Amino acid sequence: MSRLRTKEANLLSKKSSILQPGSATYGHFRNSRRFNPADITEVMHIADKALEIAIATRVFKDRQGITNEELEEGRIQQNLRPTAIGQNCIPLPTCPLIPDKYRRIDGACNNIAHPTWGAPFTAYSRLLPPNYQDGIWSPRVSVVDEEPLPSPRLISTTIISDIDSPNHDYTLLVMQFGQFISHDFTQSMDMSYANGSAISCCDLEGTSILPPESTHYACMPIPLPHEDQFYGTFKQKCMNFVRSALAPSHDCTLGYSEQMNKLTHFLDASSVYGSTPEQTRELRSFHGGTLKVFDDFGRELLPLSKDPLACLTMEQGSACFESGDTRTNQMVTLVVMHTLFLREHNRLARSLQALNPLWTDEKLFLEARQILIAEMQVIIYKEFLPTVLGEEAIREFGLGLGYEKEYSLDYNPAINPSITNEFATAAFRFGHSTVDGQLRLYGPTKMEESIAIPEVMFYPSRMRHQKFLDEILSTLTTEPIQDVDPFMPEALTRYMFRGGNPFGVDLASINIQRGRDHGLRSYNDYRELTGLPRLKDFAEFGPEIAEKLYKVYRSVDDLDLWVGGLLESKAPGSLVGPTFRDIIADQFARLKKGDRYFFENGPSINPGYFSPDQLKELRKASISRIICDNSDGILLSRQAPKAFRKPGVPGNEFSDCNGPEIPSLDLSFWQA
Ligand code: HEM
Ligand SMILES: [Ca+2]
Repeated sequence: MSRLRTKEANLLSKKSSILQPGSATYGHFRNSRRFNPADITEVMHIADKALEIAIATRVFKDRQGITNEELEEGRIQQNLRPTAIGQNCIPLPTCPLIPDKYRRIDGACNNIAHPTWGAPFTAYSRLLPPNYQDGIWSPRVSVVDEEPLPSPRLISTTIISDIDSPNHDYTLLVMQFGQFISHDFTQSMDMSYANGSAISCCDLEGTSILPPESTHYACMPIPLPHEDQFYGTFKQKCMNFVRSALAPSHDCTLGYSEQMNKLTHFLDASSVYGSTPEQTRELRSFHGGTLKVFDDFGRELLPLSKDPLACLTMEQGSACFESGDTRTNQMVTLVVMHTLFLREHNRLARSLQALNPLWTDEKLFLEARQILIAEMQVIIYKEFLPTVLGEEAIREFGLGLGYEKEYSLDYNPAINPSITNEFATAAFRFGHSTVDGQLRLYGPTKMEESIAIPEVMFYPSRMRHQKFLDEILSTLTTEPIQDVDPFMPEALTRYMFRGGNPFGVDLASINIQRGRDHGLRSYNDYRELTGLPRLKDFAEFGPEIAEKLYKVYRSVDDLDLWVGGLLESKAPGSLVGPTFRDIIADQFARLKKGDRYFFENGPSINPGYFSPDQLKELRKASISRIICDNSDGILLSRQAPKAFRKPGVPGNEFSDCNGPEIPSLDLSFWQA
């Protein structure tokens, strides 16, 4: 460890080993990082401790002659707590004897027997043990000869192309809501220097990978092939990639490395409120239970960020926002989602105050938060998941909500709610294929503007135009989503986070590399886990795809999970193939059944249970209602009741926001 530290200190003195603001790859770093020194120190402190445990595991493995298989099977049951290195494990929170009425901001103490489950800065769980070359942290290698796997960029250019493939049954809102909720439950972070500087693994010009003596231990740069038709034009040979921060295992034992989730794993609107009490404090106004806003001539927007590096520019007239999640400014449509839910919180707080004038700021905040979380859970389980997974998966995995006033009996304290690595690092990234590279804005008769999305990445200033929020909401609720397939816009595979540069970074390459960084096994192992026969031949994906796959992969057992998942044909009634479907359904089952505070749980489970009358109201929540209640009402007064589905067709006609088709929740049941 001290050798690593000495080298790190040396690298810090070399300009080429530190990533400089301004490049596209800095945008990628910006994406995973909060520019708050306390936050960085906390993350890197825990990550360092986990790295020490990884090094201890290496020493122990060598001394005791432990095999990779033994590591994979988790057979070293060496409890570290009584040893010196035990201080490196996650400290156990002290939980009150009687559980809190409201879920804690940091998610801890939800499960009495496992109080760290679901808390931020803890490890992802896994569906299958990882595949690391050394059993501990080195990335997976080919099954053919233990040589490195093909370059992610070669896979990306061979398999992924930019073809328009709209799915007219669903709206683009499914994509944007999907990204928004993913920021509630998962954020891994690139490792950084202890002072928060970003690590660079390529030379300053991107024309070569840094030599080993100049390379940080967290580097895993993506080599760009000679013949790359795009990056070749710019003489680029290296795309920066820094490995994710690690976290100690929950059970405090030696073993393979686990990556850290920076957020509360639960569905608790932590993207609105933050995942730590400090973040929440920064976001609250401490008046009437509301959250802080930026009042832009009467329109409530998210509070402005004070961090000069959070967006591309902070010039006069621009805007850059703060919320409970650090990725908010990444896409302007994501800012729109955050704005809707911020406004919803404040709307609820004000309504509750009108009903209960004696309630304190604290009480109003907690009650509004509790209602908002429930609304979000209803929208996810009642509207979003049936769209993405199909009714069959909803039944099979028990994801359906109860009716009217009934409580759920699904809570099971043996279920670990933690986000699985396979879900965060591959399956839920299906969404990257659903992104449209253009945001088309329509006037009353014709399209008025088409915005290329790289123009609005980390540049959300349009939010300040009076009509923009309504315009973009109408785009999101009427434009079709892109289908889940091996197609992605060049906006994501060539130009992501380009800022003012001629080229950006490739999200497809990054997804593939991240899977290897996190030790995900090859696609076939998960296919088998979900009950499908192992793939014997790429021909099963059809001759055209098979030919491409054989060009890059030397064995079917090398195929990366994210790639294999995108290539599958859709499961019945689902937007995704069966492997992704099952990984996603499993995750949402954990988030429902392993969360004591899930809104449907009754008094025997949930100390903050809703009354039967309140439950009945909450179950009316819909994403259309959220839009109706929180848009600016300039252009939007009519809305299709099922906003994730094609609008203007029988059963989903445009309806008046004040009409019965889009029911409102009667908050009078919250009058004390
Ligand atoms: C404009 C749209 C989007 C952009 C620019 C974007 C960009 C990114 C980036 C840069 C990362 C980090 C990659 C890494 O370093 O490993 C990421 C991660 C991720 N994205 Fe997206 N994304 C978009 C939309 C979506 C959608 C629609 C979904 C799901 C429906 C989604 C789900 C995820 C998930 C689950 C992760 C992993 C987060 C983590 O665990 O750190 N993204 N995305
Ligand atoms: Ca959360």
